[in-house]
Order: sequence, then structure tokens, then C-alpha cells
Amino acid sequence: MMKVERITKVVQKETILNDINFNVELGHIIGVVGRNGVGKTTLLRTMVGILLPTNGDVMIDEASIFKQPAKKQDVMFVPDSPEALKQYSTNEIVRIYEATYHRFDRNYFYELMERFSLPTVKKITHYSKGMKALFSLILAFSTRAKYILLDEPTDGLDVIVKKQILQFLIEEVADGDVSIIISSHRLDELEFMCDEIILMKDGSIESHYELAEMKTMYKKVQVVFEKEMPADVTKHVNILNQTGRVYTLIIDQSDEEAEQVIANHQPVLFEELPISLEDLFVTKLGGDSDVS
Ligand SMILES: Nc1ncnc2c1ncn2[C@@H]1O[C@H](COP(=O)(O)OP(=O)(O)OP(=O)(O)O)[C@@H](O)[C@H]1O
Repeated sequence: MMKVERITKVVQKETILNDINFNVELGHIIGVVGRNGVGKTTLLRTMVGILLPTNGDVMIDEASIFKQPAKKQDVMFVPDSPEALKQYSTNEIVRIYEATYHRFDRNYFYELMERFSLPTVKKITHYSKGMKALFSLILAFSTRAKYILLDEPTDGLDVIVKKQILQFLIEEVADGDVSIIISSHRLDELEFMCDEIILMKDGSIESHYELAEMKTMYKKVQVVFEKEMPADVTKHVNILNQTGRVYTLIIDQSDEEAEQVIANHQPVLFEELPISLEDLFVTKLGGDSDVS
């Protein structure tokens, strides 16, 4: 188990991460979402020990990655634009990784290169942007690290490779030996593969739920009233969208009165719609006018 324990990160007197706490068990895909600049990348970089937290610790199987650096072998970070090692050839990088990561699996590496039809090259700079992203992913999984942290992993990948990658990520965690933590703005992709979502706000965790559970906490409905929306309804709902008299609303299920208040006005139309992660994101974070 990986434990992120009370991580706080202050940079130039500014608190970027504030008391972040959560556990990662093996066999899960966890999505980290939040507005631009909220601290997602800083969190991932701290979780692998690239950044030192101002306070708090990251534990893997009860050992701190900061106090026992060998534990860092268990966690790999794939940045959104990997710049390192670009002057090397594919095969040289394999040798460097073999020397660095004790569990690096050369056979698995070449198997994945073949699976994703990625050729070996004399210099990594010869790869296109998408090929570099794919290469970084393949390298990360070939280290056989238990915790793989991905920052915007599908950026720059074409739709065919993207689908293959999403499928691959799901397969990787299926055996229960690996967990993946993904920071992404692609909420549709996260929805497809994540079982847990961490939603960040102002450098803190606003909520951390299983995605399925989170969806049961809210209800999305489409409502049409005879005239405009009654004032007492407005107090109980979050308006996602309005097109003419058609409102798309989010109702917090803990507000027991909300549906009754709507029904009291005898709406012309009142029907439930499937709720998406994007709806939850807008509901929980849409009220912030600034990029945090
Ligand atoms: N080295 C640094 N020095 C000063 N401030 C930094 C540094 N790195 C990050 N920050 C600040 O920390 C905050 C969080 O940045 P971070 O890159 O973690 O956000 P993010 O959630 O990943 O954003 P995005 O969704 O845009 O990628 C931002 O306000 C950023 O300006």
C-alpha cells in the first residue's frame, strides 16, 4: 500500500499542497482532477520524491520513500512532456534503465514496443511527440514499479493509440500487482478507466470517492417549467445548462427536499439523465470563477 501522509508543499511562501492525505491500494486506477494550477503535477512529483514535501511523508509498505530511497524503485512518474534522455538510442536507454531499475523487464519492454508498433531509433529525438509519450509509458511499465504516476498521459496521442493505451492501462491493473494514478483533464477517459477519483481544490483534496459512489451522491435531471424557473427551486439545485425553458440541473441527493420542491411546481418535463464525471467536476468546481 502507498500512503500519502499529510503532504504540504510550500514554495516561496505559497502553499501549493495543503495537508494531502490518501492511500493507494494495488489494483486500482485513481484519477486526480482539478482546475489548472491546483497542484496536481506538484502532488505527483512529490509522490515519487522528485520534490521534497515541506511537511508530511510518502510511505510505501510502511517505509518512507524519503528515508529509504530504495523504495523509489516501486514508484515511477511519467511527466507530460518527457525531455530527459533524448540524445540516446532506444537500446541505450534500455541499458540505462536496466542499470537503474532492478526489476526492469527487458523482454516486457520489447514486447510492448511491438504491441504498440513503436520502432527502435538511434536518437529519441527522432520520435514524434506522440511516439515519445508512448515510449515513456512503455519504459515506466517495464520497470515493473508497483505504482505508476501519469501526468496527462494521452496528450498528443492519436485516437487509435489512445484507445490501445487506455485498454493497456486497464489490463495492467487487472492482476492487482500495479496501481496507476493519473492526472488528467480528459474526464471522459478517466471516467472510462478510473475506479476512484480525487478531486483537488485550492491545493487540498475536495473529495476522494469511488467514481460509482460519487455518481450516486448527485442526480442529473432535465426540467421544463411552464414559465421561468421558480425562485425556490434555484436554491436547491445547481444549473448545468439552460436552453430556452429547458434546464439541466444537478441535485445533491443529500438535499431531501429538492425533488419535492421541483415537483410542487408541476414541471412540464422532469426526467433523469445519466450523470458524467464532467458534470460532477462542473458542479463541484464550476463555482470558482478564477483558475485557482
Ligand atoms: N517550481 C515552482 N515554483 C513556484 N511555483 C510553482 C512551481 N511549480 C509549481 N508552482 C505553482 O504551483 C501551483 C500548482 O502547479 P501544478 O503544476 O502542480 O498544477 P496542476 O494542477 O498540475 O496544473 P495544470 O492542470 O495546469 O497542469 C501553480 O500555482 C504553480 O504556479
